[in-house]
Amino acid sequence: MLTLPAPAKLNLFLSITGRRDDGYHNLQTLFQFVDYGDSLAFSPTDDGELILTPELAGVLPEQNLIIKAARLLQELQKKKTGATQGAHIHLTKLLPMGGGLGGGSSDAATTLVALNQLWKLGLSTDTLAELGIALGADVPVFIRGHAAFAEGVGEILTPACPDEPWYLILCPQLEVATATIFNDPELVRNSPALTLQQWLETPWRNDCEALVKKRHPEVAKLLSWLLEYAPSRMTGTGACIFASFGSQQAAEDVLAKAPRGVFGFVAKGCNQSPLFSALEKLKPAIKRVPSSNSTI
Ligand SMILES: C[C@](O)(CO)[C@H](O)COP(=O)(O)OP(=O)(O)OC[C@H]1O[C@@H](n2ccc(N)nc2=O)[C@H](O)[C@@H]1O
Ligand SMILES: Nc1ncnc2c1ncn2[C@@H]1O[C@H](COP(=O)(O)OP(=O)(O)OP(=O)(O)O)[C@@H](O)[C@H]1O
Repeated sequence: MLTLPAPAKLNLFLSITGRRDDGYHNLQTLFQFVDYGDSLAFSPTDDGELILTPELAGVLPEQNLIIKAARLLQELQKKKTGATQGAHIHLTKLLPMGGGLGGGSSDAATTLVALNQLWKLGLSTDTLAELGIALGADVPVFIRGHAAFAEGVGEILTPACPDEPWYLILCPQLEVATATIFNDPELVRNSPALTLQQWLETPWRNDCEALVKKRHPEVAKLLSWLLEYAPSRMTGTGACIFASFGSQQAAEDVLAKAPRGVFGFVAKGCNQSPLFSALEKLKPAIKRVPSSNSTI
């Protein structure tokens, strides 16, 4: 059995620079991982069956990004060898869904990386990232495993090394559907594209934040509360918000005062994904197939 983390990501800034003909949006964002997230345990089988436990409330197994990721690999394997392997996958879900923390994408990425190893498929990181983009715009960064400045729909990645502070992440009790925010007529979608250097000299913001606050007053209220303690922003299309602190204790102190009923956690920013830190600890048992470039 192989147990691996599927960490959360934060969008340290998020700017929407245009809408493409296929309806997707071009954006610029700085992705960083945190050392908190879901965990997946994989046991390979020879019978071709994929079994995921427990089921996620409200998500049919065939719609679960974990099963979708595994099926993509099975299709490739079938084409290559005519055979398919299976797996029992146990998911420990800690990340709220629809929170902007990328939990579904991270689960999918961990599945691609883990089953590539366990089924001995030998696919490169580039190939896994290409497969991943079909599952979600956020999957490639989780496959590559390094903090990155992202452009395009999120797949053109330039590795970056932002500070790695302690974060307090607060999650209002609501799910924000990413597609609903991107389809909202009031979304700001004409921000100028900047270079990473320009971003480093510009105050960071999230272009979805004003709209999400307007549509979901609970997010506006919690953000006003957190802003009393530290500069704070929303991640992705929400609903979660975050603030950075110089120490774990400082972040814990604010969490202890959080309004009742709000789920929150303190986590360390990581420029290397905890998924790859875990894989490195398993070396030499497991080796990562090197990538040739950083696009997708
Ligand atoms: C907003 C971010 O969280 C920033 O990291 C991501 O770009 C969202 O990535 P994701 O959740 O993996 O999103 P996907 O599952 O690919 O897309 C969900 C829906 O969001 C919209 N979408 C998503 C990404 C993007 N660059 N433009 C879009 O317009 C599309 O309507 C799409 O149908
Ligand atoms: N393994 C999974 N974990 C979470 N959600 C999943 C999973 N598989 C499918 N989904 C579907 O994906 C939707 C978005 O889930 P997710 O937790 O990734 O949202 P998010 O954190 O807002 O993502 P992002 O920041 O990438 O927009 C869920 O509402 C759910 O219907």
